[in-house]
Amino acid sequence: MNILAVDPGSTSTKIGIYFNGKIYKHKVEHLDENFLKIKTVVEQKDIRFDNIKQFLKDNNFEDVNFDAIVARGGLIKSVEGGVYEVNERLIEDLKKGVNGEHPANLGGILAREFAEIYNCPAFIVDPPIIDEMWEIAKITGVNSITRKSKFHALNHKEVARRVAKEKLSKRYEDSILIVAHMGGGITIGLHYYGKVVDVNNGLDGDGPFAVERAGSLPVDGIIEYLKNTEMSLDKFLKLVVKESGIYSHLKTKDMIKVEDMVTGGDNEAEKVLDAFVYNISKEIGGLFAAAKGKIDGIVLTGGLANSKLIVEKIRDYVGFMSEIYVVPGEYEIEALINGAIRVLKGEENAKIYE
Ligand SMILES: Nc1ncnc2c1ncn2[C@@H]1O[C@H](COP(=O)(O)OP(=O)(O)OP(=O)(O)O)[C@@H](O)[C@H]1O
Ligand SMILES: CCCC(=O)O
Repeated sequence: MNILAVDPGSTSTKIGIYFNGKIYKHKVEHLDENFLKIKTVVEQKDIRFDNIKQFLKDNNFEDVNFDAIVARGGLIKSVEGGVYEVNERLIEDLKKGVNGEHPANLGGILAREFAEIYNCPAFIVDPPIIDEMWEIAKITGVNSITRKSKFHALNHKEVARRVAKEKLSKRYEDSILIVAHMGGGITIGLHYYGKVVDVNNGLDGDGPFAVERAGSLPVDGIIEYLKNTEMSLDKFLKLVVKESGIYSHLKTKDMIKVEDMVTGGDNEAEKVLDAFVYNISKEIGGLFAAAKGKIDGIVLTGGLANSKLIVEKIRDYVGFMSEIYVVPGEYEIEALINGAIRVLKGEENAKIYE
């Protein structure tokens, strides 16, 4: 069984090949000025397509008979978790970005193009828009405004499954875990017997502030800011997603640099980092209450889980609640490949996106 996995992120395209029972992984960084100048995600497609083709060619995978192409899904309509076949309707919604713009919207589109070349099916797995939230968690104080489920679903689910199996010797479906994915964005969710029943929307101003995201903001502050700057709503939304958080205070998105600033005695950096950790811990605490204090563990994952300083500061706040499992980085490529294998082996049916 041979599988090509494609995982487009904001600053990179991750590629995975499952061949002869082994996984080969590669990351193409998109940090050059010209790439960053490209205005829309859809306009990045050809560059990312060429990068994947080049990788296949350079590593002698070009002539492999792929059985499936699998990709990270994007901001389509809300769906339940699982593996979805890439169909016309899915492609249309990814192109339109019906629930917002995100690099993951290119996943299904690229998968379909490679599936045409290799004459095999294309799938997406656990898109960031999967919605398993409790009704109660969606209700806000304004009748027509509801909370939405937009999060790092792919990594959340894979890491939670691994912790349940390897550390708790339980099935994911029998466990209660709080998972904090801490990367460029931060999403913290309560995994309750196999469903993510409450989670902050990592994109649109909800939850703790992140490396580049604003998180929840006070409404009066937003109104005053918009009045003072006369900024358009579109521009404001971009600011909230790409140019806020740690970046807004310290002008870097590199947390290794922030740590260096803190250890070098920069008081401002230390204050901001402490606020960062405080907000993450408060979000975990909120979900601990939502689970009525009965959890099997807290899982810290994403790039920032590599940081001993951040992990220890979070532990100081929430360590009393339960065991903390640290799973640095992400398992998105593995999650994609495992999803495709389950379908190809007939262990799971691919769902149809409608
Ligand atoms: N050892 C480390 N110590 C501190 N910070 C680290 C370390 N390794 C990575 N980081 C930080 O992690 C962040 C990137 O995390 P990650 O790679 O998970 O983000 P991403 O994939 O771009 O975004 P997302 O996870 O939201 O999709 C950067 O700020 C990076 O500096
Ligand atoms: C909505 C997908 C996760 C994120 O980037 O915050």
